[in-house]
Amino acid sequence: LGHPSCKPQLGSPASADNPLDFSNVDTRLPMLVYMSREKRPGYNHQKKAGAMNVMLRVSAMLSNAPFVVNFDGDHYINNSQALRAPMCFMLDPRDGQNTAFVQFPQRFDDVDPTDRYANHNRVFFDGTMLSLNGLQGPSYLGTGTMFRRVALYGMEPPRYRAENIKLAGKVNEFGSSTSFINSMPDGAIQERSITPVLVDEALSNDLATLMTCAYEDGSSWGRDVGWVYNIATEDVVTGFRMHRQGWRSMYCSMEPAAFRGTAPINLTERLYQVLRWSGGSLEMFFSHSNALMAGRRLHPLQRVAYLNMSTYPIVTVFILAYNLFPVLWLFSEQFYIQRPFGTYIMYLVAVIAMIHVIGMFEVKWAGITLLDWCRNEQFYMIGATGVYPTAVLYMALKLVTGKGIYFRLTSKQTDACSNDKFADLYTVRWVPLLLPTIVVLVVNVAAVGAAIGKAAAWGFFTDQARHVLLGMLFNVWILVLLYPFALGIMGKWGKRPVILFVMLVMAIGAVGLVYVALHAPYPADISEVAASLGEASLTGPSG
Ligand SMILES: O=c1ccn([C@@H]2O[C@H](COP(=O)(O)OP(=O)(O)O[C@H]3O[C@H](CO)[C@@H](O)[C@H](O)[C@H]3O)[C@@H](O)[C@H]2O)c(=O)[nH]1
Ligand SMILES: [Mn+2]
Repeated sequence: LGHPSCKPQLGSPASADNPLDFSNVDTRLPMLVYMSREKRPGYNHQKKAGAMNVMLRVSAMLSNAPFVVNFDGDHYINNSQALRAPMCFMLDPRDGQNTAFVQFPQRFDDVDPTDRYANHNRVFFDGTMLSLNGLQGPSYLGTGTMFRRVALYGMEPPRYRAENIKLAGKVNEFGSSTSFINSMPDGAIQERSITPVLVDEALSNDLATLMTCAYEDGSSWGRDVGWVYNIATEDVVTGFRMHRQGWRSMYCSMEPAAFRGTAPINLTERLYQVLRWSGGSLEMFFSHSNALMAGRRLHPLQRVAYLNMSTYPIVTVFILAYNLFPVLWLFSEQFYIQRPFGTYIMYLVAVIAMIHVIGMFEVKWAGITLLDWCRNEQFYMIGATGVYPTAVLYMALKLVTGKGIYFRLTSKQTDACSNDKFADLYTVRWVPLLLPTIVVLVVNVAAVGAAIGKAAAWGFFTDQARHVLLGMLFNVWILVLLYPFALGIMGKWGKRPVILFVMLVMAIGAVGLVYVALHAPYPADISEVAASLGEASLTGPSG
């Protein structure tokens, strides 16, 4: 291809067939460069982070634009203003200079209408990320992001930078290409006009060198420079490095959405995606990117936010225990509600109500629907029962054996092979990851059956029966939260939720009957049972 001239090429004026006037518009295509970086056995290609770092270096030799937009291979630009809007934040005279990146929310196409697996993640994007704007800004989410180039180079924000960028002694940090290092000061000047470069042999050679695996040997790429390596979620840590240096970021949301992409609507794929994120979060906690080790430039509450982002899978071990708790009272005559029942329930209801009232306000402020919020609650419980404990297990293994986690790419919807747009939603791929949640489902269905059986055995209007049935509410609540999961593992049958309800009623009835058959006390024993119940040390749920 011949190189385009630097002279603008104006389009044709409006005519009968073409009502648009292009006589004042430069119609040359912007420069488009396709790259294939070197991959070599013995070198970890570092997936997306490796690809981004090569692009960062190569683009420095081509346009060296001070701002860089990044979006995933499965995302696209959906709004022609998407590149202009973040510039308002970058060039803002108030704190634009210190803004390292502008993050858009992720929006998705072809998610099923009721968003069964919370793919839209609206609470996270429109609630959590937006609210971080009040601190140091949202975390970097991997796609739909505009960066300031020098922030990616690991430079300090102007607020903390004594003078202009010093390059002496930086050779080891950035690799050996002098042309790349010489390009760096220009990459910081945001008013610079960009002229197309002439790709001659010398430049081609430079570019080829910058794309090799060996280029990064002994440099800081992948740690203090560029996207961060050796972690399943390079995005959060890369953003974290900037925040800890004192940069801020900005959340930017627009209608129609600036960027859109695809999301996995298959249950197994979705769980694997969440496994990668939660595994990556834990890896972050046990790495040099631990938020506790960041310096004073990290806002105190931002530090708390990052700590939460990197430890949440650990917390859910307790939730799993809570969900399995009914096992205790399936096999023993213990209640699992603390007595005095009334006072305990009162505190519990008050605390839960407060959490949910706050949730409602946040949902309202964020402008999202109640359904988004319900899906968020449900998917949290689904993740908490199977995925997060698995992530914790992986992390423990990694700490002991030193072997990293292998994470697969999120596989994309395969709508082409079916008339049904949401075919993926009804495909079940059985994997061990589904097991813990299935066990929780079974235990809680059985607990509901046993509760009804116990109540029936004692007579429905006794005090004991009342306690047992109230205790059952906890099991029912877990079942409500796991409802999307139950539909998911039913595959095609999940298209008719009625079947699930019939099966549920049958299972509960069966357990109830079995309980009554096995445990129905003889009339003479009733007083004895009641007495022992009165003494039983009563246990409470821990969740
Ligand atoms: O070897 C690889 C693997 C991935 N990619 C890119 O990385 C993107 C993200 O991978 P994907 O499988 O789509 O994962 P998702 O779970 O959809 O991605 C989310 O989570 C990732 C972190 O786990 C972030 O990097 C992404 O930006 C974010 O959208 C892909 O679209 C590709 O563009 C590469 O360039 N090379
Ligand atoms: Mn993706």
